[in-house]
Amino acid sequence: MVADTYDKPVHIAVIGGTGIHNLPNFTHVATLTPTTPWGTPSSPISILTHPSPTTGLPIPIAFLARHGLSHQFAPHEVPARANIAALKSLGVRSIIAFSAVGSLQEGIKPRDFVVPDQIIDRTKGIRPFTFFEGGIVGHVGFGDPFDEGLSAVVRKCGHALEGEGVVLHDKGLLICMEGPAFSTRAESNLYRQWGGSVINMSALPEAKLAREAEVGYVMICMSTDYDCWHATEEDVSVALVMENMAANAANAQRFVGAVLDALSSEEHKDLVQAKHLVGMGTGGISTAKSAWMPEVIERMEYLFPGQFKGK
Ligand SMILES: CSC[C@H]1O[C@H](OP(=O)(O)O)[C@H](O)[C@@H]1O
Ligand SMILES: Nc1ncnc2[nH]cnc12
Repeated sequence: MVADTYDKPVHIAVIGGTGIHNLPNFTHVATLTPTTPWGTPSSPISILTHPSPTTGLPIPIAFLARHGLSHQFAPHEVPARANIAALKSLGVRSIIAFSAVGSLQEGIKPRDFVVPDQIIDRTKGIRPFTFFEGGIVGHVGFGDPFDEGLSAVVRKCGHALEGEGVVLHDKGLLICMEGPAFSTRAESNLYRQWGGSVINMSALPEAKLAREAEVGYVMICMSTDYDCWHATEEDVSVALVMENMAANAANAQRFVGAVLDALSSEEHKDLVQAKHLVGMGTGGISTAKSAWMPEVIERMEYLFPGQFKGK
């Protein structure tokens, strides 16, 4: 019987993208449906457990399907603020996000994995993209958009699976475009000139919102196609994305599982709890306390418990 509440904090979350709708080797203990000041998340949040590699005790993981359980949210419709806020409210401090991406480089072959270290925002400003608005102004640093500590753990796990079917590129420039139509050939070639490695439609505003909420965020990208720039390879299509995703799903699941195992060890406790990000979001708030309206306090308190009410 799966519960509808879970009373312990959950520090790690996986946001599953196209083709990753669950983590089959984990024990499903609860399904939660939180509501946030920014609405409801794109899917119920599953709490899954797996044994800690160091203590053997069950470690909980939160799993959220980015596009919904039936893939009903287009990239520009994903309620990213509700997703990040809901995860944070459960105690989540580290997010492992998964994404199907197009490759912009010959050397990044379909089914290869990439852990990007940089991103260029090509969304068009139509997605709600910040928690800091409507009476509260805040600016966070985003020079390194992906959490370096989490990325190091992910890279190590990926390399450990090399030879077992996983090919991993340690770094990459991710272009996050506005969809839902794929790029034109001219755009694809422009992104290649910019030095782009891979392209998706989902990393933003997700990564920015995680930073504002003081949550560590890393993205594991799996290449599914060569977008539309390649002279001899097939142009991207949903069928091609799904075909490569399905063909490599077992590797993707093993990769994510290995990362969760590694992050569940005592060694990574501080990293997972994002101690290094404490104050990153709240420290960038420029609005005077005397001007905080009650509804602003309510919203901020949801995101940063104990830091706004009565302060
Ligand atoms: C189905 S192809 C385009 C779609 O795939 C990627 O989704 P996700 O990042 O959630 O894996 C890409 O970003 C687009 O949303
Ligand atoms: N070529 C592509 N462009 C944007 N998002 C993608 N997701 C998978 N392939 C993609």
